[in-house]
Amino acid sequence: MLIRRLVTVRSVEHSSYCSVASFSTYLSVCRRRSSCCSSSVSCTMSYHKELAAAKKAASVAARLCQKVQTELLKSDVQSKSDKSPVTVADYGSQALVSIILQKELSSESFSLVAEEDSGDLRKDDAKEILERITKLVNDTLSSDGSYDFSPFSTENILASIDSGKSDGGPHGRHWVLDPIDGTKGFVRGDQYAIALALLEEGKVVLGVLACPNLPLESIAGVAKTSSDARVGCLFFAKVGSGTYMESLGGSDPVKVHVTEVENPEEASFFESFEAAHSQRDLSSLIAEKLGVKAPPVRIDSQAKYGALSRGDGAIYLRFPHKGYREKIWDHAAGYIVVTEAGGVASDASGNPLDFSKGKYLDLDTGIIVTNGKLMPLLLKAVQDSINEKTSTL
Ligand SMILES: Nc1ncnc2c1ncn2[C@@H]1O[C@H](COP(=O)(O)OS(=O)(=O)O)[C@@H](OP(=O)(O)O)[C@H]1O
Ligand SMILES: [Mg+2]
Ligand SMILES: [Mg+2]
Ligand SMILES: [Mg+2]
Repeated sequence: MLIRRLVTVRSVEHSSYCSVASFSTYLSVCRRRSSCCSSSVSCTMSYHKELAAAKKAASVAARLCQKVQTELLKSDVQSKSDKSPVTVADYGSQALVSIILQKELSSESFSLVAEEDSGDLRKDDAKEILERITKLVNDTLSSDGSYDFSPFSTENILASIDSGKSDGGPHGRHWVLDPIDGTKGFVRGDQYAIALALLEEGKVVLGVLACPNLPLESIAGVAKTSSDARVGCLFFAKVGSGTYMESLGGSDPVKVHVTEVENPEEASFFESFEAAHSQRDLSSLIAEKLGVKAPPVRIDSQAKYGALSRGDGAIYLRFPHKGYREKIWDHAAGYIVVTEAGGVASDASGNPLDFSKGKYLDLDTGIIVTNGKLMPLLLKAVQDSINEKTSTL
């Protein structure tokens, strides 16, 4: 028997997540308000069923990833043709999300644009790793206990990974999945995210970001997370309904909001942890022009969007090296999480991000994200910095 978990997203007007000290207070405020709240978001908005399915899929996949991360052995890392490390967790997470979405939304046609495919896993030397992934998926589903199912075979797992071969585009519904965003962070034992979004007619209408290693408290000004910090955040957003965060371990959701900082001198900015992923000289020029005083906060993956959505920092700068093409699964979930929290995201020319063009984002130069008040200043600093950098080449 399929047990569907009803996930009620309670409307918690005017509450926002601000600081270390206030998180527990917010949880209790939420509990108090939600118990007397007669109109829940879920009653009035569409995509309720899809959001519940996405939260379920990302949370279960996060459990699989956590298990693998703690047991990570060198032999789990395969080399793909692009030399990026791909672990059993990337494939396992993609298979699980695909299986759970299809179980939860069984009456609907299913289109998934996802990062991984089964090509490498179908090779003769991948038999052992495929068996390991299959066992991981079966064990994770079985310990979750929500579904009655006969164990999946290796062929089932390959098929579920390959159900992510859709190209997306401007028409219809497409799920967009990065089964582990920030694989390098994952392998290092740092930040990563399971990032799942839904596109409808080319627009992102919902997104879920599971960040198993992100502290529940703000990371603003924290150089290193203490070992007893509570970690594991699930961010979720639906178009027109705001952004919420709850603990991956289970808690009432709290509404989050980007920072209201207006003075760039008080702003801090996020960028990729991996130096190879961004032009750091350009980011530091932009920060200098803006008058940002704080050093960059470098964390892996779309956890940056999640942290930004709750005001841990004010700006995200992403300027890949020339020739790199951004993929929609690296931004779709993060984009709606931050924009529904009051953030603004654009390319370096101020154009909105367009998720309707297929697997790739068609961008000018880079991606910038901040609040509405800082965006005009940021955009000017970005354009001046790009011009200056180009003229000195
Ligand atoms: N050269 C280059 N430039 C820019 N971006 C790249 C590049 N190579 C990879 N990627 C993509 O970056 C994704 C990881 O996100 P971040 O760059 O934010 O995090 S990190 O610093 O790599 O940890 C990462 O996502 P995952 O592959 O899902 O980990 C990549 O899609
Ligand atoms: Mg990614
Ligand atoms: Mg990935
Ligand atoms: Mg990758």
